[in-house]
This record gives sequence, C-alpha cells and structure tokens, in this order.
Amino acid sequence: MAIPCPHFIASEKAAMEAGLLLPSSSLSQLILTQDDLKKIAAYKAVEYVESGMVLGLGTGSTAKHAVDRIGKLLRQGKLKDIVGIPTSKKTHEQALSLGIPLSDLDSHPVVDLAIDGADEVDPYLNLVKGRGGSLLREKMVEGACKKFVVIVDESKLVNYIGGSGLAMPVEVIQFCWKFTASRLQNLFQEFGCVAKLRTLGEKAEPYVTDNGNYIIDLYFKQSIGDLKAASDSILQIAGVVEHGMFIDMATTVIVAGELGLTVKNK
Ligand SMILES: O=C[C@H](O)[C@H](O)[C@H](O)COP(=O)(O)O
Repeated sequence: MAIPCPHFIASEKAAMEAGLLLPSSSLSQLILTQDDLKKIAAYKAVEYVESGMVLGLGTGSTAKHAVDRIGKLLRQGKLKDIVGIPTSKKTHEQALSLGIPLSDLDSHPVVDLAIDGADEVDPYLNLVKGRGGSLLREKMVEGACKKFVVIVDESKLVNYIGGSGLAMPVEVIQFCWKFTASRLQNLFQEFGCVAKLRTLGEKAEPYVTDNGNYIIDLYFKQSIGDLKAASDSILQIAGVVEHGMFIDMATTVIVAGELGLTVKNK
C-alpha cells in the first residue's frame, strides 16, 4: 500500500537512517509504503538500545526491521555486548543469521528493553498481539522487561481492544480444542464473540505455534469492557495457555504515520 505523506516531518532522524528520506527530499512527492512506516518506527525504537543491554527481540514484519537494524549496528561496532532474547523460532533464526549473540530467560531473567510490533494499540497503550502466532513467548519475554517499546504504523491504532474487527488470539492446548473454543465463545457471548480455530493453507490444517499449541481467534462485535476482568476469565479456563491482550505492559509506543512519528509514553 502506498501512502502519500507530503506532511511527513523531513528531519526525522529515523526515516533518514532508514534511507527513506534524504535532506533534499521533495516532500510534496513523498510516498511511503506501509512497510516504510514500519521501518521508520523500528529505527526510532533502536535509538533506545545501548551497548551492554539484554534485549527482547520481537516477532513480525515490524519487529523484523528492528532486529535487522540491531544486527547492522553490531556489525558496524556502533553497539557492543548485546544479548538478544528472541520471542519466536523465526526471530531466533533471523538473529542468528545476523550474528546477534542470543540467550534465554533462564539465563537472563531480567531484560533491559524489548522492541516488538502489535496488532492493535488502544488509547491507554493496551495491545493485541499474536496474529503472527507468537503471543506466548512474547508475553513471557516482554513481561520480564524493564522497558517495552512497541512499534506500529498508524493502521494499528484502535479506539478499544478488538476494535479493528480482527482476531484477538488465544493459545490453547490441542486436547479438546473445540471444547475450549466453545467455552471462550460463551464467555463473551454478550459481545457477539465468534471463536475460530486458526488454520493454514488450502487444506485448512490447524496452525501450530512454536510451543506445539493451537490458536483460537476471538472476534468481537463490540468492546469487551474491563480488560483485566476479561483476561482473568480467559486464563481461568483449563486448556487456555495464554491470550494476546497485553494489558498495561507497553512503556512506550512509537507510531509512524502520514505526519511523521509520534512517541507515546506510559
Ligand atoms: O505474533 C505476532 C506478534 O505479536 C506481532 O508482533 C504482531 O502480530 C504484529 O505483527 P506485524 O508487525 O507483522 O504487524
């Protein structure tokens, strides 16, 4: 998707470093793709990284740009002694290929900073994550962080959690998943909830997470209200492993949009 951005702030350091804006750019002609916006947000977030940090490495098309950038700064010697904690097998592979030293929460239970994307961000910086299937490891790593910087393009902003009309993922064990899906749907019946097993490909095989579980995607027709209460109810269902609402976890959200970058702090 090409987004005309004639009012984008020309002096954005992150955009220039991403090679998307030159000091001499003609702003009236400026057109950025959605992926360019993700890259600009990611580069801005990497400005928070300092040598010696233990870093949570997020998953998805936005976080990928941040991991690439960290790898590049390490290679250039501009960052040193970084330890990365990947939030998925895919990010683990990407970080390995970039030569980023890796560890895990067992060895590094305190993470200085995590950078990750999100599927939805509400006005209070609550998130939906996991449309890429990585919510469980993300929640473990990002829950262990001193600082959690979320990077999104402006299409991810919603008025309330579930407000995009897209999925709020719940990771469940495979055993009797239909029973669990039905309990989840019933829990939010008054909000017009529909629960669907996430599948892949033409054969509609169940999607299996890095942890060997299934994902039930919940679709809401309206706001579910008290998120903490909703979270508690979901987690009380035996068979549920984790859900994709990240409540009160983000410390900073960086939004890249038509007008430039917005940094929202908790
Ligand atoms: O499971 C996937 C993660 O939660 C992603 O961070 C999230 O889905 C956002 O991904 P993207 O940056 O590709 O939109």
